[in-house]
Amino acid sequence: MSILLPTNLQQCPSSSFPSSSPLLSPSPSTVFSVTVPPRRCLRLVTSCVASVQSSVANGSAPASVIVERDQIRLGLPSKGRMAADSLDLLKDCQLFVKQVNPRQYVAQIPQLPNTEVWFQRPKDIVRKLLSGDLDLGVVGLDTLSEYGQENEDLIIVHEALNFGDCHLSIAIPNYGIFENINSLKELAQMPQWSEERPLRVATGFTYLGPKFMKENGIKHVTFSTADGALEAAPAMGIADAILDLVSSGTTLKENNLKEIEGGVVLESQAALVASRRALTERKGALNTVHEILERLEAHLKADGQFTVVANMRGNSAQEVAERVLSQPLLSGLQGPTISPVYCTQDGKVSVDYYAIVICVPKKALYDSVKQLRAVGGSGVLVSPLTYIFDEDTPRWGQLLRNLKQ
Ligand SMILES: Nc1ncnc2c1ncn2[C@@H]1O[C@H](COP(=O)(O)OP(=O)(O)OP(=O)(O)O)[C@@H](O)[C@H]1O
Ligand SMILES: O=P(O)(O)OC[C@H]1O[C@H](OP(=O)(O)OP(=O)(O)O)[C@H](O)[C@@H]1O
Ligand SMILES: [Mg+2]
Repeated sequence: MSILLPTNLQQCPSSSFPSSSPLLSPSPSTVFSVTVPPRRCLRLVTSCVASVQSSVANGSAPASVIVERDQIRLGLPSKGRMAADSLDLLKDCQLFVKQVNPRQYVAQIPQLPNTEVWFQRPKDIVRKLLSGDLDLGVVGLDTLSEYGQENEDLIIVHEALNFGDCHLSIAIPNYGIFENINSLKELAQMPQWSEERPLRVATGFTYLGPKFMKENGIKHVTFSTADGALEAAPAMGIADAILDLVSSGTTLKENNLKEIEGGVVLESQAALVASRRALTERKGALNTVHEILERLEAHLKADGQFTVVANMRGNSAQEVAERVLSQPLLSGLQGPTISPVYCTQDGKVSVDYYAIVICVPKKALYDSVKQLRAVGGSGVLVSPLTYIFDEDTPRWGQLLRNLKQ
């Protein structure tokens, strides 16, 4: 998004982002100061913003009535980190997004004939959910919190899609006056910060940043924003600290920055989000979300598990079951499936072995195999699981309860 701010906004002396409007954020190229504001100044800024709202709506003015249309709209990230992973996840759920060309911003999912996919930048997905231009969307929880600003129309349908993992965290230099500072508390208590010389934080999270500082009682703080490469700001002398996303931690390390205890604002990964209004008022939206959710839950549950099959000598299924269940990792989803293995010897059919089938968490595979061997398991076969469809989908029940509130 690029919005040119009128000069009167850029000249607001000590300013804050409007506390409740995701409709307008500053031009990405504009670096300016934001502080947890005195009341008078907030009013000043709000009036600056009001003067541009009439000309820049960003497609997200909350509509008062729901606009009729036949198709349910699902927003997916158009590019960046989340784009390919979103498509891959849907593919793993047998939902194939037919996008003829990456520059085409609308696509179909043949398995969901009443649904169309719209590719948008993550922050615009949130804005368009709020405006009613999208019904469902896949975004990071960080983007949802920053641009959704706790709006009650936004419902998280699935909060853990298993990609886009990162956290939003404060980082400070690991040298100079910060060398021995290791927690938010210590940072806040540094004698350097005062009303005249506040702690300067560079961030792209201009809603969550001031909110977090306020919640943590940090008064003397100002914020500046930039498009990216925020990790350079402390070394350039522009900021004392940064508030940015971290996943591997490499960027912080390479720029001599460190995270501090108590400095994590939120943990994030990709989530499926819906507009409450769409789910309650748009025909077909609830059915679509139910189907997507069932597929997601079945796939994501299976994704963390292996099927393990082993043979075990024994006198009866009961006796084998007791041996298997004596091991903590071998209880499977509901319990092990144990079936007789029929062998012929001298023309006679007998049962000397039993086959055990269990699901084990991927992380516990090797320990499970060791436990199986310890109780006499042999010929262990391991294969990936594709789907686990439970009797019901727990998040579906949660969603229905949430919609009734
Ligand atoms: N290391 C990371 N850094 C930034 N984002 C990450 C990281 N790991 C996962 N993510 C997720 O990816 C999202 C960022 O994706 P991307 O960079 O494509 O978008 P963006 O920078 O927010 O959008 P735009 O380029 O339109 O401003 C984040 O909101 C977060 O949910
Ligand atoms: O912990 P890491 O794995 O190093 O990842 C964190 C970095 O990745 C993101 O930047 P991005 O690559 O989007 O570049 P940008 O800062 O220019 O937006 C984020 O803003 C951090 O700078
Ligand atoms: Mg980016």
